[in-house]
Amino acid sequence: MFAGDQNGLQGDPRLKAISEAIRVVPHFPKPGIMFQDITTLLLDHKAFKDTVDIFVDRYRDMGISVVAGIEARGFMFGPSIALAIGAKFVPLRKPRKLPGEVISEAYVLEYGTDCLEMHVGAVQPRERALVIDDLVATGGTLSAAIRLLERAGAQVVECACVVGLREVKGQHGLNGKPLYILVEPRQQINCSAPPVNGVETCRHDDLILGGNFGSPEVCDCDSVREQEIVLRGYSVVAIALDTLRRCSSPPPSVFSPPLSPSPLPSHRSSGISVSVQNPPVSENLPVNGAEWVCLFAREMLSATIVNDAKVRASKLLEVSG
Ligand SMILES: O=P(O)(O)OC[C@H]1O[C@H](OP(=O)(O)OP(=O)(O)O)[C@H](O)[C@@H]1O
Ligand SMILES: Nc1ncnc2[nH]cnc12
Repeated sequence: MFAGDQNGLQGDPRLKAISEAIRVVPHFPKPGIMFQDITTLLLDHKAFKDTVDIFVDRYRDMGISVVAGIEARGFMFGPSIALAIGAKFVPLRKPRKLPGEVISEAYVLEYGTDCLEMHVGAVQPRERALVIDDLVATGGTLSAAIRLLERAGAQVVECACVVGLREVKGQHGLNGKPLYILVEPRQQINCSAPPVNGVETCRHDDLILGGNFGSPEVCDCDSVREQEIVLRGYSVVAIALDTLRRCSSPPPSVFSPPLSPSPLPSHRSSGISVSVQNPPVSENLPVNGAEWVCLFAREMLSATIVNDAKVRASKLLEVSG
């Protein structure tokens, strides 16, 4: 539910000011993401205070004794709200940050998984809890927070975020818990080109599948297609890097010795250049899907030229059967 759709807050100028205080950074941390940077909201004393006040006004009489903030950006709003409504603040942290005994909940991100942890004993059974974060995109993080609190026996009254999409994809996955959002994510650039046959010419859909708030922001309609291709290229590299980072132990290359970066003899097939020299394949082939993904990411990042990448990809397809 949006604060602006609610009784007293319809047309409230504070919401517009809060929205405008949030900086939008295109293609951060990866191509296609319109990053909603709340650090600029924190620099604006009035907008920051208004943000906290709106939450405090909503939650002060709801019998909430726990405000659970999600690392890291939920920590920037949660403690102030907790102090003002007379609740305790419980940090929900990323793995291996809390020193005491913890319970953990894994959740799915765009590419890979992450985990939230909470100290055992921080919350008592039947306590009424509010979950606070800066932003909801897929809802995966909030869902993990809800599961943690419910495992400890708490009753999650609501989740609250400063920024969120009107149609939060993950809302149905929030275990039926209500979600309260102050403002929608902003797109940075407005498109002035006229529609053609009723179709918006400047809009191009999320460049990365699930790329949160990733469209539309490109207005040079003639080059949209070209930019999209380039961005998809960047995306593949970003995904590979991200995947590799998450691999607990990167698998060894299946190519032994490593492929040479020099142009390889090739024959043409369907327009793709493929090596006719089959490098020896290591015995250590992946044993499951996750290992194959890690291996693919590793090979793509090891490639020095496009031909090298194509050879590695075709070899992987061959050895994977
Ligand atoms: O709705 P979701 O798709 O789960 O995404 C929302 C989460 O993503 C961001 O955190 P991030 O994981 O980037 O961590 P950070 O706050 O430590 O930067 C944001 O602060 C939310 O916690
Ligand atoms: N677009 C976005 N901006 C800031 N944080 C995010 N977390 C997930 N998507 C985000």
